[in-house]
Amino acid sequence: MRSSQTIELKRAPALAALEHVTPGMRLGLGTGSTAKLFVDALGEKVKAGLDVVCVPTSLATEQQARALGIPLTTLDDTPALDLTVDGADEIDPALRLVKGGGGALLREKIVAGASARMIVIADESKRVDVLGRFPLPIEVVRFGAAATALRIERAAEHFGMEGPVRMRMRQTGDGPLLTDGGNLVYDGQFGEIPDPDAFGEALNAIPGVVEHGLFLGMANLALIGTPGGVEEMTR
Ligand SMILES: O=C[C@H](O)[C@H](O)[C@H](O)COP(=O)(O)O
Repeated sequence: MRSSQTIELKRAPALAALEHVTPGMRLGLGTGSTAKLFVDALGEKVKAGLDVVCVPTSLATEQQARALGIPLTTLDDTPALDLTVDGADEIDPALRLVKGGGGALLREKIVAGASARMIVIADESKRVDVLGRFPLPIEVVRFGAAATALRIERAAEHFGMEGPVRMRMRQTGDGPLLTDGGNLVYDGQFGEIPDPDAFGEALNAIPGVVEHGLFLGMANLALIGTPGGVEEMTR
């Protein structure tokens, strides 16, 4: 598929999500290439007079929103949001997600958790029957990271999953990627995750794991871009 076609499969759900935004809303703004298209479109609406206030999920989204003149706030000033719109790396039929391909999973999960509703926007390539094709991002504190990674591998083995847990490096090749919170990201190439709820809990129980990219029971609606139009998934 040509990249211009892929962008259109991302843009269509981003525009469809905008229809769920009403004046006065407090919004969470996601991170990644699909969320970026939503923020661009929101910026146009704000320019035309839409009154919203937004919490970005990353420094990159904050920079984009600021440049577009979108009014920003923080969760400290606005701890309860109406709606978060964000992308995903995988979506299963129960609207469980893998997120964090861009390293923003921690802020994304905090912001989505503070929101009454979460809408996921994605092209159809993100739809899977079982989570795990995309390596699972796990944010880890720097202290003792190798030991934490070992415990992550052991937890995966307990669930019958194998596969390396690799520290994510910067694309420029000069050292490990650091998140906006100053932590490392490990990507677990586990393959299919048979019980995402239990595995998520096991990961949360490991000291040194800050957060994992399994977003379970958080999304209310997914808008999926397909060549035939935007399809809706609900739970
Ligand atoms: O950390 C990044 C986020 O979870 C993104 O929302 C996710 O990786 C999807 O990004 P994209 O829309 O670029 O595929």
